[in-house]
Amino acid sequence: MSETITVAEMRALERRAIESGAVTGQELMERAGRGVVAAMFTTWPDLGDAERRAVVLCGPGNNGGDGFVVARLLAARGLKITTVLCGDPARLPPDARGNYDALSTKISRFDAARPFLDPLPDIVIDAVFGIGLARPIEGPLAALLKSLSDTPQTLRTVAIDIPSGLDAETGQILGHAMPCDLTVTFHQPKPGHLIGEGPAYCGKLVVEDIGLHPFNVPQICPPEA
Ligand SMILES: NC(=O)C1=CN([C@@H]2O[C@H](COP(=O)(O)OP(=O)(O)OC[C@H]3O[C@@H](n4cnc5c(N)ncnc54)[C@H](O)[C@@H]3O)[C@@H](O)[C@H]2O)[C@@H](O)CC1
Ligand SMILES: [K+]
Repeated sequence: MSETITVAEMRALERRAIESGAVTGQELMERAGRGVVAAMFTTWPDLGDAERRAVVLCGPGNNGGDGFVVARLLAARGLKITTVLCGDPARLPPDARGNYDALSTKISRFDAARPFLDPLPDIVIDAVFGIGLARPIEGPLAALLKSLSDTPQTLRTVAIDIPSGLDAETGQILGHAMPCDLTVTFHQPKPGHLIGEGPAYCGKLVVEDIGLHPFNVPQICPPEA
């Protein structure tokens, strides 16, 4: 497993790549979504069988944006998709908003009634929070993650970038998190994938390359003024 990269280093790397003009945030998000879908089909080749149903839970940030990309790509491969936005569309960051708008299928708004889990789908994709988790998850979202943690083993669970509620630096759970069968992260693992509760909650960890390696140059600190 390649060495880890901190959240701050990952954000700086993405920023360098985007500022170089070589890639846009939108393209990085598309590559992330493609990587998640590829890892899902490698893990479960039967996903392409008829009548597979997936629920994609999308949060208010760019992790949710990855979720919209995954929802679109899975629908194109014949899965029956229910996409749920746990947040306000008007507050989505630009890259995520672009993919929200591009998603032709209906997007449900999250409410505690959770009609989308009855009947239980074949797979749930957790795109609620990624490396932007800033505080313990509380309220209806925590209740949702908890109820998903109590579902029968038959339900397949996938985390985009990191299981929501797992701190990407410390591997501690902030509030609640859903243990996942598969976690697909980007470029390099974050420390929280490998320490604390990380291994137990991530399940099988796949690291997808989204084309950032050329920008992974150590930053020479400017000489002390
Ligand atoms: N261009 C990019 O920046 C890329 C970002 N990517 C994805 O973007 C993610 C990072 O996106 P963001 O920085 O938007 O962060 P997140 O999408 O992880 O979440 C940030 C949002 O969640 C809210 N939030 C944080 N903790 C909360 C809590 N406990 N309760 C309620 N709301 C909470 C924040 O206010 C913010 O609106 C990555 O994990 C990855 O999945 C990838 O698509 C790669 C490219
Ligand atoms: K997530």
